[in-house]
Amino acid sequence: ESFTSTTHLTHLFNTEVELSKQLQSYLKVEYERLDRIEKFLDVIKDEIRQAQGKEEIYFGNPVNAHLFIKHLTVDWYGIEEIVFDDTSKTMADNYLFPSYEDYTGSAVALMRLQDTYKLNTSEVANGEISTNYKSRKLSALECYDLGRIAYTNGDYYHTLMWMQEALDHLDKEINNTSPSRVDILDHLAFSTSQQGNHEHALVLTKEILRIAPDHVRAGSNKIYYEDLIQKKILNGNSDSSDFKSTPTIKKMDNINIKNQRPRDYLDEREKYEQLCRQNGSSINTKRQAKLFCRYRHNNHPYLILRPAKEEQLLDEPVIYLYHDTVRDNDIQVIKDIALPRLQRAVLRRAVVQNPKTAQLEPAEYRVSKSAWLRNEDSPVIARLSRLIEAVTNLSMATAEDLQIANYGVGGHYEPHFDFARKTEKDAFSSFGAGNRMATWLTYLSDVEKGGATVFIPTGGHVKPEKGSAVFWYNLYASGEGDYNTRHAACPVLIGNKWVGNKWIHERGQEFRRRCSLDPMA
Ligand SMILES: O=C(O)CCC(=O)C(=O)O
Ligand SMILES: [Fe+2]
Repeated sequence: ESFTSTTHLTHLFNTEVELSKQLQSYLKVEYERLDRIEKFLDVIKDEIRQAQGKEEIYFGNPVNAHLFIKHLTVDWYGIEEIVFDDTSKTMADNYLFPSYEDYTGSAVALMRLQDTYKLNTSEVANGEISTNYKSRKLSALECYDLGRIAYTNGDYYHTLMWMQEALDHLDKEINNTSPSRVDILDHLAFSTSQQGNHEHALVLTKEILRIAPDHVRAGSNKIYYEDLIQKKILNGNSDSSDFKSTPTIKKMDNINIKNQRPRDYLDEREKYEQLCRQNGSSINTKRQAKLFCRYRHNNHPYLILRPAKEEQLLDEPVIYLYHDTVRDNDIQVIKDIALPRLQRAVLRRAVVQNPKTAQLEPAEYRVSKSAWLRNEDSPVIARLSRLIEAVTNLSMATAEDLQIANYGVGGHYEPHFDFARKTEKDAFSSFGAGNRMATWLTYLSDVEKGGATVFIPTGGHVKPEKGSAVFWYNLYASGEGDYNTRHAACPVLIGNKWVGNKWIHERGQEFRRRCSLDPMA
């Protein structure tokens, strides 16, 4: 028998040694694979534990909303690839997952909130933006990933903020999933040089070379930055003027670091965001003195026993706030009808021209989901129409259906008019009832932070209050549009915002609101 030959057994023994090595490395890879799955499972189990039963509060924090979407997209893509059995296929076939665009979109929304409400990156990253709607502290990798999204979008302003934050977190954590210091520094150096900080870029590049002396790109960048700095000294300091006038200055190694937000397509951005940050309208005492409250019944049977609580909020344009117009129970009925329709709705995206570059770029000028509700859908909706008619004295016969809009975190609607301009001839032709004469906007939720309705030209600021409604005329009695009605829905910082819009058209109002020949009356 050949197997009894000692020589042969010795030879076979080598096979066993090799087998042991192979199995060992197979096991190692397998353990690593299982370890990754287990770590991911721990993260999402923790998320479930935190959110379950209080989803509204949990997802009302933009950081939680972003991390959640991240788990179901990029993090899950990584796991999906290493789950061998049918689990991943079954999941993909039977469940709805968010898309990669949802992931980057939620990051962009987070950065928009940072800008609008002037939040420090560290406040956001350390879970300090709300005490009621808590979020945890982000890891260095999570900060780095946010920086990467900004970087990929060519947004060096936010790249700088988030890569700096990643670096700060890296110093405080010992973790085998941390990003490498060199990678962070590399992104930081590039983006800070793009913002015109060549001295800062040089300091960071030298730091890369200290850690990794053979880093090729850093080696050539060092020469490049030194050269730029030398030229700048020779030519006298000249600053790039592509930025807004108020710079963000940070000090580092005695270098002033500029990180200025680039201008975008919206000229009124600064005024708009300023109004969003305010607590109330910016009107002086003289204007304030003209405003008053009253009970309004218009001798209308609907209002005799329960007059509307009317508060004039603004003089120009005249805006009224009506308190307690819809009960909580009725609001729930409205939301229940709207919800399935909202789930099918898609987020709108628009393309606008950047005045600086003349380039068309995507602008998420309106981030909300909306659905239409007809009077026939529920007695609650029909009752709301009757209330509006009684309070405003306007005919609801030609009004549009009730539009329900739901804004999640970061959801907003940038400055716009509700009426159609002369150049938009066909805007509301399908209604056959003329232009949008007036707007009745009902708030169907409170909002913890942000989400105000602001009137940009004259400084109006309305804080959403569940059940209250605002009303204003978009057109003068002459039919001319009132440009002072330009308004916006500020981004929701914390919470969830629901509104119901009722647009009242010109036709049918001939005897209720008389025309005038004076274009401004
Ligand atoms: O949601 C808001 O506060 C304003 C909404 C609005 O202006 C609109 O839908 O036209
Ligand atoms: Fe509007």
